Amino acid sequence: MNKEKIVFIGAGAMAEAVMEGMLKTDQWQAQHLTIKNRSNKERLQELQFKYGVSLSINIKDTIENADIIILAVKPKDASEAVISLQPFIKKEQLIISVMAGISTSNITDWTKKENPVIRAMPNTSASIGYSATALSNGKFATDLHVKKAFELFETIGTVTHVAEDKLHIVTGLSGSGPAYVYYIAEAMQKAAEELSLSEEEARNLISQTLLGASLMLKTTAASPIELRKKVTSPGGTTEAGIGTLDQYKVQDAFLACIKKAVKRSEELGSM
Ligand SMILES: NC(=O)C1=CN([C@@H]2O[C@H](COP(=O)(O)OP(=O)(O)OC[C@H]3O[C@@H](n4cnc5c(N)ncnc54)[C@H](O)[C@@H]3O)[C@@H](O)[C@H]2O)C=CC1
Ligand SMILES: O=C(O)[C@@H]1CCC=N1
Repeated sequence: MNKEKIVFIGAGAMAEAVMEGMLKTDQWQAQHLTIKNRSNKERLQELQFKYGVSLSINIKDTIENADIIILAVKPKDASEAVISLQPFIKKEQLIISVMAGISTSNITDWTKKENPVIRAMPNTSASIGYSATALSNGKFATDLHVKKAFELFETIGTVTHVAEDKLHIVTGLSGSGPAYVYYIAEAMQKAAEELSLSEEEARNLISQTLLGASLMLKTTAASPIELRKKVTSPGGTTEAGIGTLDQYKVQDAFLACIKKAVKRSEELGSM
């Protein structure tokens, strides 16, 4: 059981996904988690009701008492949020940022202290313990801080350490990644319903197909191409279907999509 006091700055979708995933394990307790939003009392009360976490009444006390500060505001709100906390932050406090694009040195520039900063990029599957998180350490973070961040994010999925300059790629790939998969699911669902399967029949078949394919990737050594070839009988249905995807250049579209998302992460960091 972890006893560190954690405060989430920003109580949006990502903070909730991380919090929900943490509280589904027996390693964290709601009494150790506090949330702070810029406004929106209803949202804070909703999260308090759902998870039993505390609300920050006095930001000075909340920050001074925290062991770990998790920054989960939008990149555009990052500087204002950190600068407002700056007077209360102690230099030994671990700061974990899940914000797209924002560098660890941006954060210590705003705290004006040599805080250990870990920049992490989880995804929303954190809420059920299946995030693919990558993280890197800022220059004041030691191996112990990295270990602490690994322990935290390992409770909500897998964790990979990467060099900080690779985090833009991670953001465009696996940070945004669940949305690409939902986009495919959405297209499959539309097709199935247009072809007259019921919504429920389609959803069951699609979700299990995605889960099975994902587990094949995860649990076998076969590459995606090898796995695809096993499904594709010469002259069969898959070949006909994939041929159509190729006509529409869907793989090129994915390359362009991920490159655009990576570029956007870079832009968010330099705004
Ligand atoms: N949604 C996702 O799938 C992922 C999001 N992220 C990152 O997480 C961060 C948050 O994203 P979301 O949760 O999707 O956004 P969101 O818009 O749902 O939540 C952000 C929250 O921050 C609050 N906020 C803004 N300024 C504040 C301040 N000064 N002090 C305290 N709270 C403040 C807002 O009221 C809002 O509730 C972003 O930086 C994003 O790049 C990272 C990985 C995945
Ligand atoms: O769309 C975004 O900017 C955030 C970062 C990764 C996923 N969602």
